Amino acid sequence: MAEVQDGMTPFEAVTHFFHQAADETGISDTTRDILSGTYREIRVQVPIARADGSKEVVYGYRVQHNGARGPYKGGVRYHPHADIDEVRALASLMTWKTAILDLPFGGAKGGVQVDPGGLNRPELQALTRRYMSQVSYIMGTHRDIMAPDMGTGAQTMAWMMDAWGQKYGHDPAIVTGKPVELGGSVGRDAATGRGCIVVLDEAVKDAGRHPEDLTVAVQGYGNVGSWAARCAVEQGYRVVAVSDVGGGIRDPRGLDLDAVDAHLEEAGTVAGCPDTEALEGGELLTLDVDVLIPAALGGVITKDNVDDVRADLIVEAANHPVTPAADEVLHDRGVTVLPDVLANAGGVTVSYFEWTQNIQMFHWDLDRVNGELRKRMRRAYETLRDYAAARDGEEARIGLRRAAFAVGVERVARAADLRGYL
Ligand SMILES: NC(=O)C1=CN([C@@H]2O[C@H](COP(=O)(O)OP(=O)(O)OC[C@H]3O[C@@H](n4cnc5c(N)ncnc54)[C@H](O)[C@@H]3O)[C@@H](O)[C@H]2O)C=CC1
Ligand SMILES: O=C(O)CCC(=O)C(=O)O
Repeated sequence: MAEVQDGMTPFEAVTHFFHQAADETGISDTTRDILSGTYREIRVQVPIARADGSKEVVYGYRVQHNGARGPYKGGVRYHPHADIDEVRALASLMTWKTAILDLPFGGAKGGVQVDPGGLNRPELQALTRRYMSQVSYIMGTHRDIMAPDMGTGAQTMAWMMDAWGQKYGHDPAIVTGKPVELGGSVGRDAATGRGCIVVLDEAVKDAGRHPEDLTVAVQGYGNVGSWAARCAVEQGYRVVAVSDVGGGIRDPRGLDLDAVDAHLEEAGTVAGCPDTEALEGGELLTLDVDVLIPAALGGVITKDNVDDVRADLIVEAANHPVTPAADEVLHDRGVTVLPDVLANAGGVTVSYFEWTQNIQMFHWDLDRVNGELRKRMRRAYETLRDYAAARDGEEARIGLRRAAFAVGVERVARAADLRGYL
């Protein structure tokens, strides 16, 4: 089940941020009602035939939050906590994220409530095909497009694309984040982590600081966390700690990421990487570092541990890693939080590039993908920074999260209005 943190479920937490920011805008009560709910939700039974002959049924979801700005877009998560509330929260975040990046998409998310680590490859393939087939009635290249999230990846998207093709005819644009050999975009695998570091660089520059002087800790060393760490090192930051579900490691001199990757490949976890110190449980979040990058689950910084967080820059690579109660504490302390709807939007931005490449049957090279990604991430950061600066009073700063949701809400409300949705 999705976890309740600081008295709120994930969807309640995201909706709290929505209402807080909606107060900044002049939207009507009816628009507020519409945008705080979801357009369509489906729950499907997904039977799994296990290799040992047993049978199991798990549940899958697809939630379409808002489609005013274009086709629904968002990843699919395989995780035991991916219930309807969690998926609603993630779908809502996608609506604001695509609007903030000015992508022609709405917001959606999928989830299957399962531990993918407990399934072998044929079982995962069968589960993926069945899930895609069950939700396919509401999917479509110009209706709703899947992508990877936690517990899923390029291989999952390849199976989804194939399952869709068998039913409706081949169409690579039905999913993004596919293997490059099947029409995926170069640079999509790194895009979310790379985008995090692009906006971090901008915030660091605005603060008159320099990457070479800053230490970084990354929680979660999967697709997003490992690329964020790698791109941070490329930009001159010192990555001193990383962790995954198996444990954490630290080296104050800066981790050798090639050695970490080699150990991960062999051991299946970063924990125990030679020549590093071991970290206990949630210790990584409270290390004495300059930059903290949560890149795993939501709700990891709460009112119970926020007073121990020492970083003064937080990059939300994960979706909703900070609860509203903890966010308020960080805001009052003057900690800069680069919110999820900005920081991790590099993934969906390159998904947009992949979708357009598929529709045009034309491939971009990596320089073009990364150049366009940087341009869009910087533009979004500057928009939010300037929005916040224009509204900061002597007593109160609104902060980047409130600015981000306000900009997103204004754009979505305007599109809904222009369409005559009401
Ligand atoms: N994949 C993408 O393009 C995007 C992902 N995100 C968000 O980024 C986060 C990570 O997603 P991915 O990297 O795709 O997932 P992934 O499945 O590739 O990696 C997840 C990582 O988190 C680790 N992890 C899980 N529980 C943990 C715990 N309790 N403590 C420490 N580490 C833990 C796992 O061991 C793994 O290293 C999620 O919140 C996701 O919603 C956001 C935007 C796009
Ligand atoms: O690439 C995409 O379409 C969606 C990525 C995603 O699920 C997210 O940004 O949380």
